[in-house]
Amino acid sequence: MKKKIIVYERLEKPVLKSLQEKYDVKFLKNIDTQTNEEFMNHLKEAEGIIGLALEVNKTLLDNAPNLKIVSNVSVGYNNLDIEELTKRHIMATNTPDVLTDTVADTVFGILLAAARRIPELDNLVKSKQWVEALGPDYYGVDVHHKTIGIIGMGRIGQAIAQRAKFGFDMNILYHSRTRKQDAETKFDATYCSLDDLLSKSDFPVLITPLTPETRGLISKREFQLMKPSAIFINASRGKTVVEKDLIAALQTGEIAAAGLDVFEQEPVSPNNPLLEMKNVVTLPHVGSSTYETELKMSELAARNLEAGLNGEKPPTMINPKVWELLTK
Ligand SMILES: NC(=O)C1=CN([C@@H]2O[C@H](COP(=O)(O)OP(=O)(O)OC[C@H]3O[C@@H](n4cnc5c(N)ncnc54)[C@H](O)[C@@H]3O)[C@@H](O)[C@H]2O)C=CC1
Ligand SMILES: O=C(O)C(=O)CO
Repeated sequence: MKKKIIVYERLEKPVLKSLQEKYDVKFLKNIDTQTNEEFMNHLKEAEGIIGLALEVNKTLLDNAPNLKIVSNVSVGYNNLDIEELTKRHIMATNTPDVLTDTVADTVFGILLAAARRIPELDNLVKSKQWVEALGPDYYGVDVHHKTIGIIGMGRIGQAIAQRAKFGFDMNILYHSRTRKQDAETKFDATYCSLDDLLSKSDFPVLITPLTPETRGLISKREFQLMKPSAIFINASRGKTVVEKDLIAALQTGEIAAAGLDVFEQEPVSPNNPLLEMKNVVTLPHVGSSTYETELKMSELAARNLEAGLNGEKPPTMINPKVWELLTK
């Protein structure tokens, strides 16, 4: 008999098809996982779950007695209760590395768009206001040779630093949990406190995971520390920022502009004041969304899932301790 698995929301088609050939797959999207009966029924028998941003908590796990592995199709795993999964000897995996360069490209995309006011100018040209768009009212600011401040100098943070250094000859400040000597040497990056970074950067860029420590990391006080000319970029998770404080900082001119790929609530509420601001560039959480990278993420997530179900060690485990416990 084929093993039962749940595919939740996004998985690239060829990968889904290949899993459907080998497993008894229930594919679900746009459902309320707290109440959906079909989901609950499949959960009881499922040995694996693969998908994007499914909230895997104690309640869900109480209803999933046969679960062996949860394979996230993302590198961020703030949607998973890792402690609870580990306690129950359930493997958890994510998709690091394969998306790093793409997300760094996206960060530079929104940074350049905000600094050079690309969406605003695009709108003017398309609404036949070419002449009005010329002149100082619509000048942007330079990116090259300015100071970028990277908060979270991990895989993606370093790919951003590489672009900043070798593409734009920028001065690089960074703040992270630990110092990264490698990055300091390679990119001429300078480690500093979060406060120093915020007060000295032209472009503070947030790219940490969402954890209890980073939840609300950037709020009123932090915006007050930023330069009035600062363009703030967030590609981490919406909840690393207190969004009402970001809105206030933009409204009062405490900072100049923002580029946002992530929001406190996703999809973003149509009433969110950020959507009305010309100095805010928005994306619908598509940092890694290119054909090439989404496919690589799906493939890696499927490799993780299949390894776990076949009793092999998944390549990119979040909780390797479970593997040790299972093979002891
Ligand atoms: N917008 C999007 O589509 C995407 C967003 N992401 C977000 O980016 C995050 C980072 O991904 P990677 O670079 O691959 O992870 P990583 O684990 O390689 O790097 C994270 C870095 O953040 C640092 N960090 C953690 N807590 C911190 C704190 N309290 N203060 C300062 N620094 C702290 C860590 O030391 C580490 O250097 C993901 O967890 C995810 O939330 C990732 C991919 C796509
Ligand atoms: O990988 C992640 O963490 C994302 O946000 C989506 O790619």
